[in-house]
Amino acid sequence: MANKIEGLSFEQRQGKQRVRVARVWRNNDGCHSIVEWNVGISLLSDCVNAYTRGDNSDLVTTDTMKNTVYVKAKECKEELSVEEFAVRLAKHFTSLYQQVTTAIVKIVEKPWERAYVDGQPHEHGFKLGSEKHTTEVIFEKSGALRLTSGIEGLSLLKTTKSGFEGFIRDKYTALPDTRERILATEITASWKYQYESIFSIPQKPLYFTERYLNVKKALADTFYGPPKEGVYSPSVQSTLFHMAKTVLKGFPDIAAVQLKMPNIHFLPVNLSNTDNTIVKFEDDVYLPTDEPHGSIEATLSRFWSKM
Ligand SMILES: O=c1[nH]c(=O)c2[nH]c(=O)[nH]c2[nH]1
Repeated sequence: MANKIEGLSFEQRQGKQRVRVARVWRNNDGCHSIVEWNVGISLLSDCVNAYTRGDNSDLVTTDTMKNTVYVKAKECKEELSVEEFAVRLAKHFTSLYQQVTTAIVKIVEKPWERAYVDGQPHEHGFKLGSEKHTTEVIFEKSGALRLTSGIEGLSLLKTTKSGFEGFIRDKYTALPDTRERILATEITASWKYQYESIFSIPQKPLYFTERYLNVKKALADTFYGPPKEGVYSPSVQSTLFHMAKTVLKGFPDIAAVQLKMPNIHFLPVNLSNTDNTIVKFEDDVYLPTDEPHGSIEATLSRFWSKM
């Protein structure tokens, strides 16, 4: 929202970032659950006088925003998805404060997973997993909603059924064609739900948590292919496209999906001195590198939707 001030255009927002909160639910059966969230809040509001006149009377303090995270976490009497919590927060800011026109809430969930002891789920023991569940909610006073979920740091690798050949070859090209290499990536994914108002959001408890787990599974299953024979990948680009298509085909309430898939190279190791070969590469010894890495990103959307 731009304001016109003294013939100039002015845009502003304020919020609180990196508000960390953990919430434990102690169920009657003795089983506990926990979530740990890192919350970022950004409010668009009519408070230009704070900038231009030193008049703070329209400001929601960022300290209040931080406190609100703890109040709302306290109010959640039942376990809920990170998306649902973000929606509740965003709704709170736009409905309580006349000045606030839009709330943008981003949350990263730390992957605490239930521990298993002797094959049994532990009632109150947890272990940190790897990839993180993320969400972004943009909620307007009018009721308009944009809901995005995602995954950060999903590291996948396969030791075969990957190649890269037939690319542009010129005097700068050193890369040989191959039909046998390791394919490794650390995926950042985000997907936009089609829900455009809070009234259209499914009310089923933990709906978005289940969706997150299913999207993650669909991405990984498509990357690997079936357990015995796998599936051949002619490029990261092709695998990325298949993964994105699987998400849109499998989940009708997802309108668009963005995938960032760095190509993390595993270089063949060949070592020799002037007399001898020390190590001859036979698809067995690799040098893993993350610097430099290929960067391959794409967004696939249904026709009517944007990310
Ligand atoms: O799957 C790949 N895509 C590329 O665009 C690329 N570029 C490169 O050097 N190796 C690869 N691999």
